[in-house]
Parts: sequence; C-alpha cells; structure tokens
Amino acid sequence: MSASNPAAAPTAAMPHLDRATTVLQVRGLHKSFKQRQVLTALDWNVPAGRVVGLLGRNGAGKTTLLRCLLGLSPIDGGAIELFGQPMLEPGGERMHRIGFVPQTFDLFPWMKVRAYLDFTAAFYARWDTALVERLLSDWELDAKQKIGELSQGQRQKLAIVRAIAPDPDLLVLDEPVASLDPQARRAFMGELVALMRAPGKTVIFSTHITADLERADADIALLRDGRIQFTRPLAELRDRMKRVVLQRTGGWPHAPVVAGALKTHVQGELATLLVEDPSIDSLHALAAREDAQVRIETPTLEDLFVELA
Ligand SMILES: Nc1ncnc2c1ncn2[C@@H]1O[C@H](COP(=O)(O)OP(=O)(O)OP(=O)(O)O)[C@@H](O)[C@H]1O
Repeated sequence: MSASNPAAAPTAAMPHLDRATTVLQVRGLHKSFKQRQVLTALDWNVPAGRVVGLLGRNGAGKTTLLRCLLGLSPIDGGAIELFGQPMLEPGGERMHRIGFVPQTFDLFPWMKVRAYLDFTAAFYARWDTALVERLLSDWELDAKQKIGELSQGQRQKLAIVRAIAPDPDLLVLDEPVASLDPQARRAFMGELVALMRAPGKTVIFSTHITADLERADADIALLRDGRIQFTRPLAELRDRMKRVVLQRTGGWPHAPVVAGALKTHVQGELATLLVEDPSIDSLHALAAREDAQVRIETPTLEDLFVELA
C-alpha cells in the first residue's frame, strides 16, 4: 500500500524578497510543446548570492525552464524578470552578466580551443584571462586542440570555462557535470563554490547528482508537475524532513495518519513515512496507541529526491 500527496509537498515559507535582491522572478510561466504541457503556472524567485540546484526527474522540464529563463525558448504565458527587467529575448547588455552552459556543446568543431576562447572573449565586457589560463591548465585542456576533436567531457569543461570567464553575475548551467569524471566534477564544484563566495553572484544549475548539491551546499529547487514545488536550503531540508518508520506486529489494517506526512508506504509490519517537522510526542503517542515501535531517521538527499521528485 502506498500513498503520496503531491499537494502536500513542502511549500517552504520563502523569505520575502524585494526586487533589489531578486535576480530572477518568474510568475505564471506556461510552456508547452504541441499538446504537451511542460511548465504550468510556474512561479519562482531566486535571490542574489545563492547557489541553487534544480532537481527534477527526466523530462520534468529542467532544460525547458532554463532555456525559457534565458529567452532561448519562447514562452506561452507568464512573465520572467532577470535583474529586474522583463526577459523578452536573449541579447542586450544583460547578457554580459549571464553565463550559460548548455547540456550539450557541439559548436565550432573546426575551431581550436584558444581561437574559440579569444573569439568569445570579444563579445564580453569582462573576461578573466588569468582564470581561463588557470582552468585550461588545471583541467588539462589543450588550447591547440580542435573543439571537434575534444571528448564530450573536455567539451563540457570548455563550455564551463567559457561561461565563467566573463565573470557573470548569474551563471546558469544545464547538467554541467554529467560528462565529467569524479576529479573534474569535484574541481568544478570547487570553482562553483568559490564563485558563490563572491558577493551577489548567483548560480542556478540542474543536476541529477545529489552529491554535487551537497558539495556546493546549494539551495534545492524541486521541479515537478510543471512547477517549482519548493526552494530551500539544503541544511533546512535536512533538519526538517525525517523518515519515520513504524513497526506494528501483525501489520497495519490502515495506513497510519501522521501530521506533516508527504508520503506514506506500508508493507507488512512496516509503515515508512516521509514527514516534514514530525512531532516526536505525537509519534510516540501514535506508537503507544497502535502498540508499535517508532524509529526516526534523517534521509540522505538522494533518498529525499527519490521520495519527492
Ligand atoms: N523541442 C522540443 N519539442 C518537443 N518536445 C520537447 C522539446 N524539448 C523538450 N520537449 C519535451 O518537454 C519535456 C521536458 O523536457 P526537458 O528536456 O526540459 O526535461 P529535463 O527535465 O531537462 O529532462 P532530463 O533530466 O532528461 O534532461 C519532455 O517531455 C520533452 O520530451
């Protein structure tokens, strides 16, 4: 027996944000492809100075959302503001402040890495040459190699270098580490964290790798059913979301009802619940009434994602 209550997903008291500190504000965003509705009345605020990990299952609409935010994909309804200005199309002054790493990078295969970076630098008001040189060296990218001859992971590294070099105020990355080996992932997350420390810098990245979210100590935004269900600091999720295991000899005739339960799964003698801010007293009272044993655990982020996404 299993029950889930999507409406009960944490609604996260989002702190009030004034426009001065909000990098991104999305209201009532709709996006569909032919008959398929992907984003539905999506609202989202991202304050300046945060690293936000966008989580969602395959096909949840992460890439679609990120592309809409940057004006790379037309929207069907709603409003998007970036740096306090409506986002109608890409380009303009604002693009100097935004770095984007797409999911795949297969442009300019005939160009050498150095030529590509020099060419790209010309478009930006700021370009951190020292950082580029350091990253090329640290990430063992050969500046003389043609892009078309790079491995997928090397191309991803190049895309990241290119996105970070203009010293963007907002860095948006679509599964940036998917093709990177563990060392490169770790180094990249290190760069992200360093970037985050600079005042006012904001990073939004989609990922399936929960360890990377932990490494970046990111805020977690969950995209499900076409909406951002919540955006919360990782530590807060950890503190508030608990797995409650109730064991009752002879099994459960009805699933136990627990305040704050987001998901309940009953199998044999065990009732396993994901509960937001469980009341320990109430759980012990329930266990006493049902003659059951109660155990309260802190789920890993990966467990949480599996439960909530
Ligand atoms: N250009 C397109 N034309 C038609 N349908 C599309 C297009 N792009 C995306 N979709 C559909 O929109 C939905 C969301 O896709 P999207 O790539 O945004 O998901 P995602 O969360 O990024 O997935 P993944 O984790 O697998 O990368 C999917 O059902 C996909 O088939």
